[in-house]
Amino acid sequence: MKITQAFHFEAAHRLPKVPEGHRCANLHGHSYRVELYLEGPVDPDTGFVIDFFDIEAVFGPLLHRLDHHYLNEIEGLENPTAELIAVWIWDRVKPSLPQLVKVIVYETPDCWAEYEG
Ligand SMILES: Nc1nc2c(c(=O)[nH]1)N=C([C@H](O)[C@H](O)COP(=O)(O)OP(=O)(O)OP(=O)(O)O)CN2
Ligand SMILES: [Zn+2]
Repeated sequence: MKITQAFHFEAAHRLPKVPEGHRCANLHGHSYRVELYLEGPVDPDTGFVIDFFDIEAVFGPLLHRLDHHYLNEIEGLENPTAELIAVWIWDRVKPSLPQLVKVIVYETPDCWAEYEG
């Protein structure tokens, strides 16, 4: 069984490694959406793969570090592309939620990065 939980955060960033003249080198912000995909058997007692509240308990502190922050100042996010934010989230969630199979980070509704470890 597959389950997904989505989260949102607002954050500022700039991309330090883009070529000269690229507009994303300038400080700007996004309304990010994060989707955490988990997969596993349904527990016959609870009916859950895992309680959504338990996912929230793991991701909540990370969300708190991201929301309304300047991403470039967060350790490990010095180059905060959607791809590297997805890896950053994966590395911090997977140890606590081994059922995690995919992280998607949407920078905008039209642009996103998917990471499966
Ligand atoms: N592969 C990637 N390419 C780009 C990334 C990224 O994370 N991975 N990021 C950016 C910038 O963050 C840029 O801000 C994204 O710009 P854009 O998609 O144009 O979003 P806007 O909010 O500026 O949308 P507009 O409606 O076009 O103004 C660039 N590339
Ligand atoms: Zn951006």
